[in-house]
Amino acid sequence: MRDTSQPGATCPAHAPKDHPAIPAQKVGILLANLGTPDGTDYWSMRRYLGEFLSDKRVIDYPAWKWQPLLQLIILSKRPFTSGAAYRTIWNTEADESPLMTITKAQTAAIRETLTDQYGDRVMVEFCMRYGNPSTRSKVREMVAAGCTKIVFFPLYPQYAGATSATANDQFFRALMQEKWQPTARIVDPYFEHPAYIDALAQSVERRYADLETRPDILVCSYHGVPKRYLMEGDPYHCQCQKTTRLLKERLGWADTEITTTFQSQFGPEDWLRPYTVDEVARLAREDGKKNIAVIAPAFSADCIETLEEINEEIRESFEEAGGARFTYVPCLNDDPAHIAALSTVIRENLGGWLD
Ligand SMILES: C=CC1=C(C)c2cc3[nH]c(cc4nc(cc5[nH]c(cc1n2)c(C)c5CCC(=O)O)C(CCC(=O)O)=C4C)c(C)c3C=C
Ligand SMILES: [Fe+2]
Ligand SMILES: [Fe+2]
Repeated sequence: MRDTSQPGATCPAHAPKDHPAIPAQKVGILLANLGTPDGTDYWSMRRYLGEFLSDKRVIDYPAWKWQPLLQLIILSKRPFTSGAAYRTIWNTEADESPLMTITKAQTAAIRETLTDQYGDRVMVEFCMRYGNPSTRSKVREMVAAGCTKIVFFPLYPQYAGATSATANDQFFRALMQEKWQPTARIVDPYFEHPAYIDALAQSVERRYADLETRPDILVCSYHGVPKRYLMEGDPYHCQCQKTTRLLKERLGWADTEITTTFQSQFGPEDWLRPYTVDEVARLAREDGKKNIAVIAPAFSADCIETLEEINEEIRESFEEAGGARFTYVPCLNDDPAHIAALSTVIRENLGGWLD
């Protein structure tokens, strides 16, 4: 009997001329990040923010209440203010946002690492939850290229409904469109993975080694979510606290040398506290911490929230409160230790698939 599982083989039940050749079977590694606008103009920003802020996993108000407010008020103003903020950090050479540039670099580096080990049996791509390239288009591309198995990897170290879960939802929706659905695995949050903690610690040590005077405290600023989400069971807050503790332990520091804060609150609800923007001012004014460093462990890549919010707005709040030295520790981006950590997490999720 002919073995039809071989690449290029045809099934004996069909005349060979009618039968498409079976492509080589591959494992797809699909990295996922949040998404970013295609441009900084009003309509690009409106499209991006409209899709993002209409997601029930991000803002869970009933549509009849939220959509009129979103469409008529928020989306008539925010595309201008956010567009202006994006213009201050835009990668003008490539005409794309830093999040896009960095995600491309991370994907290329992980692809190189994994193809060195597995050859063309793996296919590594990235997709975005909002905007381009869409999750659907990348799942389609992987299936068409012969991926019968996919490892889906949301690039958020800490799980949040507003990020990891909605990325997974979109992946499941994409799978639902496939006639011959690949087998799928979802990578767990990696907030406590030793390789991730080690990459964070190395980045702090490297940054500190460049400084004339050691900062009084390292502020770990995580993206916030409404406090209600925590009360309803979202593990994000606890995972952030644990990342900070493990980082502190890995660095061998005292409790007083590191702290956890939350940034980017949006709308009228109470969000996770303390708010970074207030806490850095309080540290300068009340605790006499005039020399601080800030790191953003929830972001796998620098983006508007780090380059503009932390390095511009939050820095300004600290300096206005009397702070003297503000050091931003960049995200892990395509740092080799980060690429090695992410590749390790992927390998752990390939168990049995490429043996
Ligand atoms: C309105 C509610 C929001 C929640 C909840 C939220 C959670 C959340 N977001 C990230 C990571 C990123 N957010 C980014 C941008 C961004 N986030 C919100 C709102 C919420 N985020 C808005 C409106 C925006 C757009 C920018 C702006 O208008 O202020 C980005 C950056 C994208 C980029 O292009 O650079 C990231 C990354 C996490 C990790 C998180 C919860 C854990
Ligand atoms: Fe956000
Ligand atoms: Fe907690």
